[in-house]
Parts: sequence; structure tokens; C-alpha cells
Amino acid sequence: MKLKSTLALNMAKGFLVTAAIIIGEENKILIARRAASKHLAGYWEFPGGKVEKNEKEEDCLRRELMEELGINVSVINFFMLNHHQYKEKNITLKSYFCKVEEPENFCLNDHDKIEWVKVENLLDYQLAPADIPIAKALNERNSI
Ligand SMILES: Nc1nc2c([nH]c(=O)n2[C@@H]2O[C@H](COP(=O)(O)OP(=O)(O)OP(=O)(O)O)[C@@H](O)[C@H]2O)c(=O)[nH]1
Repeated sequence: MKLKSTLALNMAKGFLVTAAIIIGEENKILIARRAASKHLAGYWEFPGGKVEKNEKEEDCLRRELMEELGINVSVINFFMLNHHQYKEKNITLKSYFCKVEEPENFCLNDHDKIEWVKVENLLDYQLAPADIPIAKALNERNSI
């Protein structure tokens, strides 16, 4: 049984995923809660998604943010890369600082809630496990 679950872990699928750290007024950061029926339903995340074949990461962010939240973002710069192994999948998560272009009309297609949160309060939310290192790294910076 143990060997079987170890094998399952090693064979878990791997995905490259982008995450947008969107900075808004008062330097608050946008987080979104994954809707029911999704992987990690109820967890908060930095919006983004899986990079498609031959897609640039910046293009993936712009596409996902438009699909998921109906917003136009511009990508400012890369922040960090981290790997996380879930039971059913491995992800390489690449986060980028982004900014929302006007007008900010959010619609929630994949999430059931969004919030603008101060960096020091990010860890008060039930973040997707892969996002905790990002929240910690943001907290360790002097400014965002
Ligand atoms: N977008 C995003 N996904 C994250 C974050 N943290 C994290 O663990 N993930 C995981 O990375 C994967 C991202 O894929 P997604 O958002 O495109 O995928 P999804 O679950 O909607 O799946 P689908 O493509 O089958 O519809 C999900 O399994 C999600 O749980 C994050 O901060 N942002």
C-alpha cells in the first residue's frame, strides 16, 4: 500500500502555473477564492493558471486574468518560482507582479470571492499550500 502511494506520487502530473500578484490601492494585493468543485476549492490563491503549449508566461497571465476575472492586466516583473507537490499533481508556480488596467470591472467566473489584502494579512487567509512561500516572501520584502 505504501509503495503504491509512493508510486502514485512520483507519477503525478506536472504543470507550469502562473500566478499574478496584483497590486492595487494602498499596496493591497488581490487574492481570489477557488470556487466549489475546483481543485483546492475554498482555498485562496493569486489568480492565474496553467501555461499552455507554446504560450509565453506573460500571455498566459493576461489570458487567464481575462478568462477568470474579466480584467486586463499588464505584467510588471517576475517575482519568484516555487515547486509544490500535491497528492494528485506537481506544480511549478511562477509569480509575477501585475497591475490592473482601467476600467476595473471584475466578474467572477472561476472564483466565488475576491479580496484586496494587505501583505501582512495574507497569511491570515487559507491560502493554497503552494502560495504560502509567496506570501512569506512578500512579507520579507521591505516594500512591494
Ligand atoms: N492559478 C493559480 N493556481 C494555483 C495557485 N496555487 C496553486 O496551488 N494552484 C494550483 O495550480 C493549478 C492551476 O491550474 P488552473 O487554475 O489553471 O486549473 P484548474 O484547477 O482550473 O484546472 P483546469 O485547467 O483543469 O480547469 C490548480 O491545480 C491550482 O489548485 C495560484 O496561486 N494560482
